[in-house]
Amino acid sequence: MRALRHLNKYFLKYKYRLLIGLFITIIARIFAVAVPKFVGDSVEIVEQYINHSITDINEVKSGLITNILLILGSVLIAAFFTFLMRQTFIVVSRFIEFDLKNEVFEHYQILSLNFYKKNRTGDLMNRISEDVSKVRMYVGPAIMYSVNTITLFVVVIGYMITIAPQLTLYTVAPLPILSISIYKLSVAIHKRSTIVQQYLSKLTTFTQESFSGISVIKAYGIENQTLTNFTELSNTSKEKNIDLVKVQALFFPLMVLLIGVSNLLVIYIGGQQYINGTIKDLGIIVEFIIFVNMLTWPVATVGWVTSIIQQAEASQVRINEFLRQEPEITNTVTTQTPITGNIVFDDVSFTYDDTNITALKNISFSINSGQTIAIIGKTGSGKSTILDLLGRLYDVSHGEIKVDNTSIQKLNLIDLRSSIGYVPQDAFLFSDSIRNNIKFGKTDASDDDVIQAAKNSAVHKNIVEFSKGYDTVLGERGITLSGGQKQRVSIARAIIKDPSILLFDDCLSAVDTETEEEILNNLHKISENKTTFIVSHRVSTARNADKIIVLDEGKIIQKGTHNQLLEVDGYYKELYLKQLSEKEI
Ligand SMILES: Nc1ncnc2c1ncn2[C@@H]1O[C@H](COP(=O)(O)OP(=O)(O)OP(=O)(O)O)[C@@H](O)[C@H]1O
Repeated sequence: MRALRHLNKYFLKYKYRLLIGLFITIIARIFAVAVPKFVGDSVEIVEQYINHSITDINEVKSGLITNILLILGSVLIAAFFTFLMRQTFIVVSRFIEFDLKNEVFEHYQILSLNFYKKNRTGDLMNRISEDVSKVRMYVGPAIMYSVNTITLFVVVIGYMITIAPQLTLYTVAPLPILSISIYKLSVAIHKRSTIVQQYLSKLTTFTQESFSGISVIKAYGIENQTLTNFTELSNTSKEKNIDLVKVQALFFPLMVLLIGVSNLLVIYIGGQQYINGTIKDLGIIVEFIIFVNMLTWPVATVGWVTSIIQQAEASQVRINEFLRQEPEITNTVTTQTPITGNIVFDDVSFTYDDTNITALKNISFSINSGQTIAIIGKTGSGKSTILDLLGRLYDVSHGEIKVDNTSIQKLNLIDLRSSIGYVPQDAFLFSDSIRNNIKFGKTDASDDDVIQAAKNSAVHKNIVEFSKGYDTVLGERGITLSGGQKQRVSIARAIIKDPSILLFDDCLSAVDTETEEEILNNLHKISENKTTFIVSHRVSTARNADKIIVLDEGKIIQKGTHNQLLEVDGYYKELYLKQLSEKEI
């Protein structure tokens, strides 16, 4: 129960609603308990008429009608309060589920990239959906049924003891057996349903991958193999489902059996006690039969609730494990630190702690606001890592990065990141309209701003050709943009932000050289007072930069302007000549 203490703050938040729920439950149970009493009274009246204690049939009739009306009234009131009971407890559980999901999501967002590399996306999603749902079962149904059971027990058993203590003892004796059996059954059901759930996830992942990769499957003609794999998986899933159904099928028969045993005990012991005079009237036996049936479900819920609490505890442990993770990169500066964009890398080295790859080794260079720096190098030479360090997605392992003469760690992280416009290597677009995808960079941008940004990134003409223009929806249910179009929408998103630092990570690789030139010309104008980093494999992208650095295996092997680098033999000149000859071909 220790992990579930995390939820106490939410119980405190909704304490008044919960107290009202408690009060309502007590009222609902009191009225529900009144029903057997009125039924018992009715039987007593009939019994008295048979014994000739009452001789007037009209007195019997009016007694019965009064009881029927009382039963009807009690049932209606109990039903109404039961409805209110669900409305309070279940609604509070939905509020707490909402709060907890938001808390987890908010925490996920502040965690560093390393966290996302160490944990699988499926796991992150499960904790925010599956696990939170299990915890909700504790804050909602489990608490509601517990309050219900306790109230019913106190009221019903208290009343039963006052009218027939010995019979009460015999009647309630089988109930703990019911409770324990249901608990054992719930645990078994939970175990098997977890396995079923795992197979369901496997099936979902398999089908999702098959559909996403349908073009590869068709191109390689492996439809039959894919079908065989699917059939195998779904067959095992079916078997696990049958295992689960077998245990579930025991639930109700077990309840009916134990209720039956209790009923038999009431009739047998109650009958004997009536015969030997311990019980004065038959109405008591009828009352007890109804009470036993009333108590069965709450008793069964004790076992069920215990299993719910155990599952919720396990889920909350998993949730807490993530909630207690501290972000590796935090904002320690609360004052504002406006950024102009003079950047210095001073002997920077960086090692990825998961792979132990030293991606950067003793990197030093500087760049002033308004200037453009191009980073060129073979694949895996550390180009993207430089950009990631600048956005403080990771902290340097050695050396220092200074922005406007201040160490990057001493800058307000929010100011730093909001002064950066980043275009990643793999353009990521959301399943939303093109307009919203561009406005993601600046949510309050006007339509004119969006169009201007799209024009500058040379994608406007493509967008207006779509029938819905800027309202065209992208993603699964919408249009699929070409690689080059995606890159340009992603560039528009960075430009519209009007940041002081622009980071372009090989984002012109999928556009033809003509469009590349158009974009670079536009960027030249836009980035007059900005610091621009352009990562590229192409000399054509880098040639006009104020500075070019060439990386190889994490080290700077060449530095200079285009003309300076052409004067010396080396990687840059070789690349230039190679790309020049490719162009001529
Ligand atoms: N997130 C990461 N976790 C662990 N290692 C990484 C990570 N990203 C990159 N690396 C490793 O660091 C090295 C440098 O990678 P980086 O992405 O910076 O190179 P790059 O020059 O941008 O390559 P490319 O031109 O292919 O994009 C590579 O060896 C890579 O495997």
